[in-house]
Amino acid sequence: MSVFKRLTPYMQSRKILYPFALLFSSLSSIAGIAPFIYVWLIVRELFADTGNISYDMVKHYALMAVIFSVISIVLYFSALICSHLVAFRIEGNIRRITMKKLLKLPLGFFDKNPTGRIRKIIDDNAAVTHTFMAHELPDLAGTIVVPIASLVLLFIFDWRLGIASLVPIAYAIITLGSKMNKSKDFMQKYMKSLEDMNTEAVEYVRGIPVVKVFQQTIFSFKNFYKTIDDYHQMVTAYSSSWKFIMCSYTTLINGVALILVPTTFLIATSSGNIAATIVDLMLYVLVTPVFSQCVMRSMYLSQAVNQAKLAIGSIESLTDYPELATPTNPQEVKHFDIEFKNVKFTYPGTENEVLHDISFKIKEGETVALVGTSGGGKSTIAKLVPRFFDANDGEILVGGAPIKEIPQEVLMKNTSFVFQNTRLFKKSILENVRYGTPEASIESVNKALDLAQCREIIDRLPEGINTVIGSKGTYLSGGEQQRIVLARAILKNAPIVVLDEATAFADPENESLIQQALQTLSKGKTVLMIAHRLTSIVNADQILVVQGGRIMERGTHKELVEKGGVFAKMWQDYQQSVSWTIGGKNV
Ligand SMILES: Nc1ncnc2c1ncn2[C@@H]1O[C@H](COP(=O)(O)OP(=O)(O)OP(=O)(O)O)[C@@H](O)[C@H]1O
Repeated sequence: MSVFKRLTPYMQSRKILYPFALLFSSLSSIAGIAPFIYVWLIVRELFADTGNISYDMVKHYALMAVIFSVISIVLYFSALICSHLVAFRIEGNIRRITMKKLLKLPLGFFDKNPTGRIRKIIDDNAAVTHTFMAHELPDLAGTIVVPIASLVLLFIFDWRLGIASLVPIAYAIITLGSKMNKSKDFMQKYMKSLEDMNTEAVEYVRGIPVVKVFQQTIFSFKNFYKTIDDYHQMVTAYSSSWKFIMCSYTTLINGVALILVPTTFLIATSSGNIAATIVDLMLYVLVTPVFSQCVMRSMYLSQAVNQAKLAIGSIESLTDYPELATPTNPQEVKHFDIEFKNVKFTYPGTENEVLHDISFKIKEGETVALVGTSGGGKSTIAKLVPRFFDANDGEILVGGAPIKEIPQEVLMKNTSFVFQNTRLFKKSILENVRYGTPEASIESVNKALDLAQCREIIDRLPEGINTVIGSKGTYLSGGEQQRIVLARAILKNAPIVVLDEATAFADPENESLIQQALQTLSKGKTVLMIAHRLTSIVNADQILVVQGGRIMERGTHKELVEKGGVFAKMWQDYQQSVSWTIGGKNV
């Protein structure tokens, strides 16, 4: 489908303006040729061998040249106004529609697509479509109309000079056209290469502290270096392949007189009318460059069309991304048990199943802890409860209802999540804590902050709970941020709590405060938690040992230790690690 057609739905009522933009642009281009003809008429009047120069005619031609120039400019501005009105509507709609879509996408989409990438998809591509629709497409109309008009003109006066003036253009069409055809996929490779370089650049900046700490050199970033090198190689090879074609074409275009002058000489000597033929030559010298430039521009425009195609393709990859299935038979949540029944799961776009036949049940008010080796599938299990993704097979039930049949807002209202990468907004602490519960009173926010052991953080901040995080040098440590996030969850007071590595950032002092906050948050709730510090789950109602996407063991802490299996070994290792000493001191 053409880019234009794919962009039409974003134009809405302004669609009607676009034909006008094309019409005005074409008329402007035609009017733009007229001044050249009038200049040529002036030359003819002055130099033709009639012996009778009419200065009134010269003035008239000059005036007409000015009038047509003004008409051309006015028409071009009108075309730009129309195309801009359409382009702004498209750009605005792309941003609006994609933003709306983001709200409907499964949370798992954001796991795979970091904010920088999403911003690039929306911002950069919306800007590309704007430039294309506002500037490049109207110009395309001109670049089609002008060559046709000039061609007619060039052949009307003298077909022999017409043919001579077309030599460079014919060369351009044949060589540039076939070259463009061959390099069709270059733009795609170019954009991909830019994207790779951007991604690696972000990794590079992120990794600088690690490089410094381990005293590595910049060459540690082989991938970044490689993407720059690949980009360099590709662009250099591409530019070099154009060298000969562009040099010869530019020489021919600028040296069109080298072809026209001998042709004129031949015509003049055979016709005997030297003065008239030389005056005709002037028209060709004036009009041929206009024609050639248009052909040249249309070549560049084909690249713009490719770029616009890629931009709209990238936007469509977002707008077409499958949304979470909405309930076909919405069900109420009657209680807050969570149950996994033979759940299997493979991440979208991958082939390896990461969860195989997972089944367990958490009764309302109980705590189930997930432990196990890294990469075993604990976070994936936790992410399926709030529907970051939907299971491929099996069923997940909350309060007896399949989660796919629970309206998303009901599921969200009844569940709090504290994940390891939960972010705080660059807003005041009050707004951050009140985020999920905007109607909460300041008193209840303060109470939640107290319960989450945040009072000493608030007391130290210049404007208390109204302090904007990240402003005026107000930065919070990872553990402190975790406590604010916990205050948000405590205030929300949802009956189901999902915790993933809630103490991952914490130092010992923060950890004990976080543990107290967690106890408050979990009291009386149905809790699914992942904790790497095994002491924090000693009292869990059930511990599931997850390895290789399967539940290897299950039971209470006491049962599992007595069983002497995987968990007992983990517990033993954990206890040893916490009792390590250096020089007789506990660490
Ligand atoms: N977004 C993703 N896309 C594809 N595969 C993923 C994604 N996230 C995780 N995985 C894969 O799924 C498997 C389980 O990962 P998961 O994060 O659930 O393990 P985990 O037990 O929580 O590990 P850790 O304790 O290190 O956080 C791993 O093999 C991981 O590589």
